[in-house]
Amino acid sequence: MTGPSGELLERIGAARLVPVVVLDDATSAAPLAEALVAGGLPVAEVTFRTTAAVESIKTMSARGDLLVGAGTVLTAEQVDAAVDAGASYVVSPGFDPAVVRRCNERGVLPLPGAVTATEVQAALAAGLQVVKFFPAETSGGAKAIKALSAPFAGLRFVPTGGIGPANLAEYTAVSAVLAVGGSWMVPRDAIAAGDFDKVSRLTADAVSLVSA
Ligand SMILES: O=C[C@H](O)COP(=O)(O)O
Ligand SMILES: CC(=O)C(=O)O
Repeated sequence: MTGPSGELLERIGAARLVPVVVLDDATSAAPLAEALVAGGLPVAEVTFRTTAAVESIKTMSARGDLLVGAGTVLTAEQVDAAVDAGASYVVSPGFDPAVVRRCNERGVLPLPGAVTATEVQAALAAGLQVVKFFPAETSGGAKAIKALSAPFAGLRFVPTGGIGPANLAEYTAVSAVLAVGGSWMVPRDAIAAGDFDKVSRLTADAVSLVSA
């Protein structure tokens, strides 16, 4: 994939990790961004699971040194809200052609969920080369990604869901895995409690695991 999306995928691939963020208060966005940068991982998927998402994306993307995307995007309207706030990629739990179409219209990278061959073929038909493999652990994990990568040779996956330090290497060992997403680096309760030192530690630990 060439152009902005191709460059974006290269940056996500270079990071190897995508922190999946749930923010209950947009005032946490600035210190969270600092904590991620301090931990060596200037990447964040800010989920549309709370009303703080749009303001948080605005704050984090305004820095200019983070790769900020929106997560849990379920509608074309949410794509617009995410892109208007500064998101450069849009992640969804599943595959919705309307969401992918709107991402293409707005010029941002869609990263929809796909865990079956049928969903993967739908994503390929929509012109995608990378999908989010969600929920990863309960959908067969690294073995399932290996199996899917056989017939879909060029496709890359971003597994997310049930992944942490204990099983991260299972996924990063799979050549078709571009990066791994997860919330373990950015625990919702630690963010809400303002414990951003913990976020920096968890992020740095995760970076060391994928850099080893
Ligand atoms: O992508 C969003 C998932 O809910 C993250 O799953 P996790 O909390 O198991 O990392
Ligand atoms: C689960 C997921 O991919 C999301 O919330 O975007």
